[in-house]
Amino acid sequence: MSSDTIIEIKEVNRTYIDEKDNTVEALKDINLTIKRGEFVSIIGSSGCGKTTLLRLIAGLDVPETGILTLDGQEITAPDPQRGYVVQQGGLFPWLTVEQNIATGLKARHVYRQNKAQVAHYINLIGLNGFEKAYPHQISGGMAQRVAIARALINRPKALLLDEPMGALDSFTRADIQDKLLELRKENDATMVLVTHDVDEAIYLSDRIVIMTPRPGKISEILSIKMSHPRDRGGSEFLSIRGDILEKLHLASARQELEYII
Ligand SMILES: Nc1ncnc2c1ncn2[C@@H]1O[C@H](COP(=O)(O)OP(=O)(O)OP(=O)(O)O)[C@@H](O)[C@H]1O
Repeated sequence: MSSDTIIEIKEVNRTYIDEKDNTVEALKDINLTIKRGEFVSIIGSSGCGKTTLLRLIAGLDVPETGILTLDGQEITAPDPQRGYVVQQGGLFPWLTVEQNIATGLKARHVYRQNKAQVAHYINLIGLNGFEKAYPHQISGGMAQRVAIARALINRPKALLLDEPMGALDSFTRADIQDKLLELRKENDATMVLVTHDVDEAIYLSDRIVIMTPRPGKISEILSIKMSHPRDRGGSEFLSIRGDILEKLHLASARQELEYII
């Protein structure tokens, strides 16, 4: 393993049995190496195994065969080294913004010596003045920023994001996307994002992993070389978008054909 590598996924397979007793190959022969500090997005149609893959990296599930490692150590259970943020961030409704962010530290019993970090992260996500607000008193976009800060306060080696902007309007989405890029610089964290949004993937990523379903496989990995900030309306951006949409379309057409045959 090169010292550049942080996450290694080797020959990973995961099947489920559905409610009709059919075997679902959620992930088949997945191989992926993620570099330290890299921003990788995973895209693909519904059911292609994106969340299954992210949950395996988080340690919330284990593969049937194959192995996943973080810095050479096998991933077998959740760990604050791998922060995990989901679509509806799962804030504790009975805790304020600052208390929610502090839970990351409290869970590791390091709150007292790191108390000042809470204010630092509130500042970083731009929620000064909302420290004492409860989740029902802030917007969905603010709540997602709190969820991201709660994961980042543990200074995770990797931040795993399962459609954290999925339920937000496009304006708030764009705002959080920029925040993520800032936080990435500040924290040096590797980020792995599951998204349905091709533009979001191009705007943020160093590489985009395209997956196809039945069985869930990696069909292609694209490197995005554009410098930041990326112009969403620029010709290079639009050309990459066209290319990805065509690949997704082709992948799903091929898969439908295999299904019929
Ligand atoms: N716990 C489970 N039990 C049975 N089948 C499951 C389970 N979890 C996932 N699956 C199946 O595995 C496949 C991959 O699911 P997964 O949620 O990883 O896909 P996804 O790409 O994240 O989908 P979406 O974009 O809709 O969230 C799907 O066919 C799904 O129905």
